[in-house]
Amino acid sequence: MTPAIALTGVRKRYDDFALHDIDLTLPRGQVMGLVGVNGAGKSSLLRMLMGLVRADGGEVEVLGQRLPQAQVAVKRQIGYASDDMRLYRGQTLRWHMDFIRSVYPEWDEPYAQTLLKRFDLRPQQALRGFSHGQRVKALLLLIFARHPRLLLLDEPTTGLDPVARGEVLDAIAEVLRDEERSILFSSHNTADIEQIADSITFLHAGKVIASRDKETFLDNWRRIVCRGAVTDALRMLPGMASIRDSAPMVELKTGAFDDSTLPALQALGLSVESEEPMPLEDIFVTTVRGSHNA
Ligand SMILES: Nc1ncnc2c1ncn2[C@@H]1O[C@H](COP(=O)(O)OP(=O)(O)OP(=O)(O)O)[C@@H](O)[C@H]1O
Repeated sequence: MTPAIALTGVRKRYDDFALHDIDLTLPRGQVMGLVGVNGAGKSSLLRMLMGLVRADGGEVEVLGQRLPQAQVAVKRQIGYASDDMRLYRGQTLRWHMDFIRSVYPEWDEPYAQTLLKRFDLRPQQALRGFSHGQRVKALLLLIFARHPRLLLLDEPTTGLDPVARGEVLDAIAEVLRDEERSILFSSHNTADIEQIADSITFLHAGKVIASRDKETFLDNWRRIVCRGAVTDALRMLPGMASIRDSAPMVELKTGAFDDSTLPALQALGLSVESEEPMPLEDIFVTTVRGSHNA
């Protein structure tokens, strides 16, 4: 089966920013979390997949079709949620629902009703009276109820309170029960990504600095506290991403942890006091710092 998204060597240059040689694959039926600091290029990448921005080079394939050639056909199968999508503030949510329903025969009214209840939205209320969280939920309802095959969600949980975030993440997880649907969503919030993503991509300064399935990411990273001295041989160990020397203790962060890591440290005269998995946020920050030093 062709992947939902396949990017090969994709480039885009603006005056003060560029996306560099992006290679990325999202298999169908999976959720990929795109993590990056402000200005990393997340929105630019999503806009490119939606056909709103044209790549300068490389190949962009969405749902098995090349962009920009197949743009019109592909766009109908994508649900895109971002700040770019403006709802009409003077119109009600019901008006928007009827509009989408008239354009998309796939519109699923019973599911829309379920989402209205779940998100606690009033369909007869004009959008101008909605809070930020209600607007985000209204936009997601309008997208989800037409069952797009690919969802591109640009920071769907930013600015939501914890309850609304939970509702939105549950709804995203539910969309995936149908195995044909795929989701690429960007967030600053690594906890959200950790919760629902199958794979994780870190984007920094327009480059993919890491992209792996979530389990591998979390399994490969460890924070290790040892007693002993920092040596060049220690710095050269594979995957060593951070070394903090607080003699006589040393704190290490490695992105290549496996059965050989602890014996290798012992062979260098270090005695391991503790070894623990790292939260995704710490992995992200350590990876970004490592990319600056590379
Ligand atoms: N049309 C454009 N013309 C010129 N520069 C642009 C354009 N679109 C985006 N950029 C630049 O590309 C860079 C990346 O922006 P982008 O919005 O993709 O980042 P982001 O990772 O989504 O950031 P944030 O988390 O703040 O939303 C920024 O420096 C931005 O100014």
